[in-house]
Amino acid sequence: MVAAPPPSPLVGVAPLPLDWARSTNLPRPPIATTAANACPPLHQRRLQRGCRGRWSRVRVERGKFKELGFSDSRLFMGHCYPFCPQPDLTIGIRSHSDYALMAVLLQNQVPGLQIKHGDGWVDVKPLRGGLIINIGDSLQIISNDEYKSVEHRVLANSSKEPRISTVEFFHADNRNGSACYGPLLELLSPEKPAIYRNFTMKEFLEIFYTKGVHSKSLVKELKL
Ligand SMILES: O=C(O)CCC(=O)C(=O)O
Ligand SMILES: [Fe+2]
Repeated sequence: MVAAPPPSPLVGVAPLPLDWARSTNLPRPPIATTAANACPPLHQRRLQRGCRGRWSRVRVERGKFKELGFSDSRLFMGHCYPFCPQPDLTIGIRSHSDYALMAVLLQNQVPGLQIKHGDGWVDVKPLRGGLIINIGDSLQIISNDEYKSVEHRVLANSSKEPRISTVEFFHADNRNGSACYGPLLELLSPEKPAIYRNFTMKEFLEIFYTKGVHSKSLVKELKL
């Protein structure tokens, strides 16, 4: 039996199934210092190009995601995975997909992040200054499955050095509003009917907080 890591005053805002990790929401830094902007200008341009290309694949007009409010609200989280003496008996963060539209992740040199591929897990090897862009459940739903949110997890850290990561989530701001989200109408056709029902952000977050975060629970819940 492995004892839990020592208690910490840091409390995460989301019901992430935290195991051998300490997580907190961090004060949102000015846009110029966030992960996406902290990388060298060349990488920033590549990131912008990459994102533009990706959005254009779902054939929605430019600025659509901004109009929907999906870039207004950002949540900035920090995770620390302390050394775990018996990493095979526990996990850093259990398998989940992010509820946001997209998440930008920056990790230090200590490995542990894995993404699900088929029935297996693939290591995401740390690359100095590299940013990991995760597609979240919101994008899977509004793109009507053109994009699939990625299931990922973090192994318990067997290295003496702590594993540190920061994640910036881009999601809709309309937490209490009645604005309805769902598969974008311009992506639907008789051949491609909606796979998901419409939802308000309030409802989305209620599901998130009651079901918890594990293995694409939000996507499953909103499927027609
Ligand atoms: O620490 C990591 O690399 C992943 C964190 C994560 O998956 C999350 O905050 O949703
Ligand atoms: Fe995540």
